Amino acid sequence: MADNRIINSITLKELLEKYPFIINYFSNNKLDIEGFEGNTFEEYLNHFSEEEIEEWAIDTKKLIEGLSEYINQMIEFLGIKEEKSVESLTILAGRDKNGKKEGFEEIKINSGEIVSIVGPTGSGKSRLLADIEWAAQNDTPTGRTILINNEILDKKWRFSSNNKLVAQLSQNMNFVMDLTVHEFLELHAQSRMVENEEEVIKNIIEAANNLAGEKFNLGTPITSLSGGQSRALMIADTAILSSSPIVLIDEIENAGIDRKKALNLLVSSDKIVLMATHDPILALMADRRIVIKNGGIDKIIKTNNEEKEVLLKLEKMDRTIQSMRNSLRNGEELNKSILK
Ligand SMILES: Nc1ncnc2c1ncn2[C@@H]1O[C@H](COP(=O)(O)OP(=O)(O)OP(=O)(O)O)[C@@H](O)[C@H]1O
Repeated sequence: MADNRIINSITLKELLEKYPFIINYFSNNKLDIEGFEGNTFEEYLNHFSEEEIEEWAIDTKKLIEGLSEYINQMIEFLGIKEEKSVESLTILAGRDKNGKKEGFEEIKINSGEIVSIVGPTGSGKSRLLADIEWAAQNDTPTGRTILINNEILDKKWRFSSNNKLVAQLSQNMNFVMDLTVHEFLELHAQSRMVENEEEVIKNIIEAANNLAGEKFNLGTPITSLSGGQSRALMIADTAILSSSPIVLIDEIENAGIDRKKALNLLVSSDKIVLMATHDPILALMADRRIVIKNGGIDKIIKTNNEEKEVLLKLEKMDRTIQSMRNSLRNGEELNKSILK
């Protein structure tokens, strides 16, 4: 429920995105907030001069309380269910491919945490992501159970397509639709009922182009995007448009996009991110990594300080490789000086 704390801590723009109906409250109270979208409601109210406050009998405290009450009443009236917030995700142990119990009791992942999943090809990394996506309840081949906020997810949540708890970026992206990038994003924005559609679409394309090598534009047909470009578009789309609190990523390394930027974009909000990867940089960028062996979770390792130092070195090496890649792409010849 909206209380004064929320109202005072987020900007008017965010508030309007969350509760579009409050525009009526502003007009009923003759408050013109234009130009103050980046401020909080309190900041907006405080901008009035003493004369204005007197002339229009502005009572800041009353207006803030009034807004809070208005939001709560409207939520009740409209029957809106506020998005369930996810504070934690817990994996309860199942079995490996031989039916042996996994080497842990439970793993708890809190919001804002990034966890990588490592293990040989075919060991069961994608299976673990699928268990989470499906919110397994001892009903998948691994026998694992997934808890959200320490509880088993009720059926309503589990099988409802609107209440998307999980956003999945999968290995295969088959676009069969005959749409331009703009049409695709527009459809998606409409299905999420965002208010400022064009602005959101512009932000997504900008973020996607920031990740991909060769720029594309809104008029480009989805089907003519390269693998890396469509991956970049999906990542930007998930980060900006999806409100899912849990993001599952299956391999972003092969797409030729800037992995670090992609990850930063995805974790900028308070999401839980799990990513299966064979890439040492991505594996070490996580706070913890789950090691999978023969279908079971073998252990969980916390990324230690020495590894964080290794990561810095690896990133430097990666930049060298990246610049070689760019030179080769641009038809240049390499020389040994780049290795120094
Ligand atoms: N605990 C388990 N019990 C039974 N089958 C399992 C278990 N874990 C994984 N599998 C099965 O093993 C197969 C390979 O697993 P998966 O595709 O998850 O591997 P992966 O680690 O993602 O491989 P890659 O690195 O090649 O993407 C799948 O068919 C999966 O369903």
